[in-house]
Amino acid sequence: MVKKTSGAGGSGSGSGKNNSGRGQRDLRVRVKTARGRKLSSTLWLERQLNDPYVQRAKAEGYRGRAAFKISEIDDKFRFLVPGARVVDLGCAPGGWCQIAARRVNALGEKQGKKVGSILGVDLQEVEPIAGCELHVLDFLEDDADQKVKNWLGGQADVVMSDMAASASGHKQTDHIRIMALCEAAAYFAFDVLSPGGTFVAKVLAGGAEADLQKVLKQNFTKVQHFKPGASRADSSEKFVVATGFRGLEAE
Ligand SMILES: C[S@@+](CC[C@H](N)C(=O)[O-])C[C@H]1O[C@@H](n2cnc3c(N)ncnc32)[C@H](O)[C@@H]1O
Repeated sequence: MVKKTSGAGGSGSGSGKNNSGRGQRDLRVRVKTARGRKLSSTLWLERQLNDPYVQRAKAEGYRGRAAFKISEIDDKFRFLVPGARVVDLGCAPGGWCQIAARRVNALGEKQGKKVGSILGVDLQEVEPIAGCELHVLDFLEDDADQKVKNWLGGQADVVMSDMAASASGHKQTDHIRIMALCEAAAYFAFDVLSPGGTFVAKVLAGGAEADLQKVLKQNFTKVQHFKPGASRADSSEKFVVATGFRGLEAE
């Protein structure tokens, strides 16, 4: 079902030295269509198998390519600092938590600083991750903020969300759903963050983005957008990073 192709004119010798345009080897993995599998699934599988970030995640032991998104975001904005208290909303399968644990706990231990707390919640169960506390929780539940503060033992320094609603296939509907989740995550962050805290969330460019931007600007000193290299270029996904939470007195 899966084969590596050697494109037209490829030598097939395995030397990989043929760089002359016409004869360049095409090493993409091709997936043959199979009875019972939709074309969209075949294309998705082919894209996964050829995605360098998917391959890197596998090689480096991360649970998904999303790990590289948060590491790029943090390389730029520096909020996963040793000792931080971090809440990861919609954390399954756990790539973001793995990066947070590495930066907040492991580095902290090495530097002899206080080890932080990483709390991941998701609708689905998540396999254990060293240095993280994981709970099955719908963050939209009425008392979810209180539960999170109890588990964390207080307020958080960072609330981050890579949440996505299940895709309907209808572009506008998906846009509205993901932005609604993002807005709810922002209000959740207002209840959970300590003053000075950071909110990071996946957004989709387009219509409903302006409302979120407005509410974030009222509650944080700085609101920026960033599209990491690990985010697919053909997706309208990007990340909002709001820093310097003003605290509840801003309301
Ligand atoms: C794209 S995945 C997150 C990937 C994750 N950042 C990682 O690195 O592995 C989105 C997750 O959001 C979760 N999610 C969606 N709605 C949620 C809700 N209301 N409460 C908690 N989790 C939710 C989904 O179950 C899904 O696992």
